Amino acid sequence: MLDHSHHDDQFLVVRDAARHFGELTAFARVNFGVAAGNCCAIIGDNGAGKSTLLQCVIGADRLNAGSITIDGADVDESSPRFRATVAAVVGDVATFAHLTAHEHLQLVATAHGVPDPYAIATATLSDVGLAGAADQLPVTLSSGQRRRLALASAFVRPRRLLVLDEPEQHLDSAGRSWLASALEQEKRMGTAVLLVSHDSDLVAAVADHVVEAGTWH
Ligand SMILES: Nc1ncnc2c1ncn2[C@@H]1O[C@H](COP(=O)(O)OP(=O)(O)OP(=O)(O)O)[C@@H](O)[C@H]1O
Repeated sequence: MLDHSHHDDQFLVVRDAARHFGELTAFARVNFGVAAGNCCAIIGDNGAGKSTLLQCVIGADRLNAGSITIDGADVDESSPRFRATVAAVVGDVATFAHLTAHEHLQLVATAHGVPDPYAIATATLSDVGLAGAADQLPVTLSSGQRRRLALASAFVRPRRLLVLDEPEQHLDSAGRSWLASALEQEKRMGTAVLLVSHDSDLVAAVADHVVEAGTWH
């Protein structure tokens, strides 16, 4: 595995990270970094520990050894600074049954203190190809449309690190092209992107470096 962690300019730094579940090692001796404006893709087999690592990066799980720092600070999901820095789409994103797609995005934008939540919700729905579904409730969306809404919820937040677990899931080919261009745009804005993906086209299109999960054990 390439080791990028020795650079001082890394926004996200993972050092000697390990996570065990009893006898099972999800990953160990993981070292890498992601600089602002760069995308790191983690690839590897099912069960190789990729999602578990992302959970540790976003503070939903904890390492048994090693460290993860974001902009020089330890992971702390309860700190306002962390909330304003890290936007993640991992696993199934929870939705409120009674809120429309547009209202969901307004809610997220409002929660993060974004100016003009109504306007950013409208613009982002259009960006993700959901303008026509703005007034629909989550239950009436297709799985691909739900995935687009989940991604949109990350794009209405302030963020300097974007963490995505298999964002290509459920997307059609137009959706995957949109995703690749959206991630390119994120990089241009200076966001560091950490991506787990099984889509080699997406990885080839957007990743500046690739971490191979299979080499962790
Ligand atoms: N909470 C947990 N308790 C026990 N074992 C767990 C837990 N979470 C994950 N594991 C185990 O850790 C290993 C890594 O799982 P993980 O979901 O991180 O893999 P992955 O690389 O994301 O796989 P996939 O490509 O299928 O999404 C698996 O063997 C899994 O069973």
